[in-house]
Amino acid sequence: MVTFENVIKRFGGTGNQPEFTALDGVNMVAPRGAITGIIGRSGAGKSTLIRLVNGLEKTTSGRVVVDGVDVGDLPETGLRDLRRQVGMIFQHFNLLSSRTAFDNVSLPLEIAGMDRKTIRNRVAPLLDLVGLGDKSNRYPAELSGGQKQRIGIARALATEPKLLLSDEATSALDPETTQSILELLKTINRDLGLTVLLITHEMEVVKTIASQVAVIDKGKIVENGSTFDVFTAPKHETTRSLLSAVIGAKLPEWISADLKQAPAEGARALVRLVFFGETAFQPLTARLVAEIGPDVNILAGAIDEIAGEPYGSLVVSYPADPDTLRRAGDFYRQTGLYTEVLGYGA
Ligand SMILES: Nc1ncnc2c1ncn2[C@@H]1O[C@H](COP(=O)(O)OP(=O)(O)OP(=O)(O)O)[C@@H](O)[C@H]1O
Repeated sequence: MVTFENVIKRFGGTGNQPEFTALDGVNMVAPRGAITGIIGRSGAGKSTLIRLVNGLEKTTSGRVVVDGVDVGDLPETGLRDLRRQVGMIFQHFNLLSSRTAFDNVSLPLEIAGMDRKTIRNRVAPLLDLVGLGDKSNRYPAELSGGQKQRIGIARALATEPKLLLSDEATSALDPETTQSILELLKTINRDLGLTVLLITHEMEVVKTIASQVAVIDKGKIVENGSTFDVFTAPKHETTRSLLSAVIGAKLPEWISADLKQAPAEGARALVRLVFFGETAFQPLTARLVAEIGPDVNILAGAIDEIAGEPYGSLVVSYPADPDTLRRAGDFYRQTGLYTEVLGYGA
């Protein structure tokens, strides 16, 4: 388990360097055995947060606690032990080009002073686990991006860590390869019981594998909880905007460009509805028309999965007159549907 307690991290503030607050009072928990995603835009503070976990950075104030150990309290020898228990994978894989796949995976074990036989017995099954048992003598230049990341994952697992940190591990990969690496991370999490803390700017990654999510914006956690809850009922503007691309709420440009915050005479309300389970889809559209009136248009929609649970999203429009809005409001209250008024259009 990883706990962040009132973590503040400032850079600069010495000489002529201006002070900059990269993390501003972060409180969150990454539960043991879970995959927790931390998502935010570029510069939000994700890398800083993850670097505090393996002691590459120190907090300005507050604590980062890994399995009961305050990372900030550890002397250099303690940090070395901690880093053996914390594996890390990177966006650009960070493999040594002069070493074969086998020798890249064995490196942390050589550094730990293990003998060659023990190393061989440890590395071969790891290469099998990541599906590259037949590539052990290949150099990184001879491997695809996805294969390089598999080697990166095997290397991260070599010291049998309890925690795996993933820093944008799929950001340099195409969508198909991303999916296969995410599947591998899921398998490792399940089969080895490894706690995973991953940072990403891609909602799709969190949606696919993380059971918990924290949204970070300008150094603050603005929203966190189970991925399903946060994604189906986002409360913060940053979450909503990061989400719009992945949950079927993205409107065609010609509609979104003309959206107004308040209804003009004769305008239509554009509303996003969220519902759970595929079966809700059909009766919902019929009931919408029955309850709100016949002039309901469906503008966008999708049925998808979040952290393995089915979920649907529908963007509808209807006249923004007081009568229709009241009927719609009553209907949403009765059904408990999550709704979000996106704006008003012609
Ligand atoms: N060593 C440093 N000195 C000064 N400022 C820093 C340092 N490291 C990070 N920062 C600043 O802290 C902020 C957060 O950086 P961080 O790398 O954690 O963001 P991020 O969310 O990981 O972004 P990205 O997705 O672009 O990597 C940025 O504004 C960055 O410029």
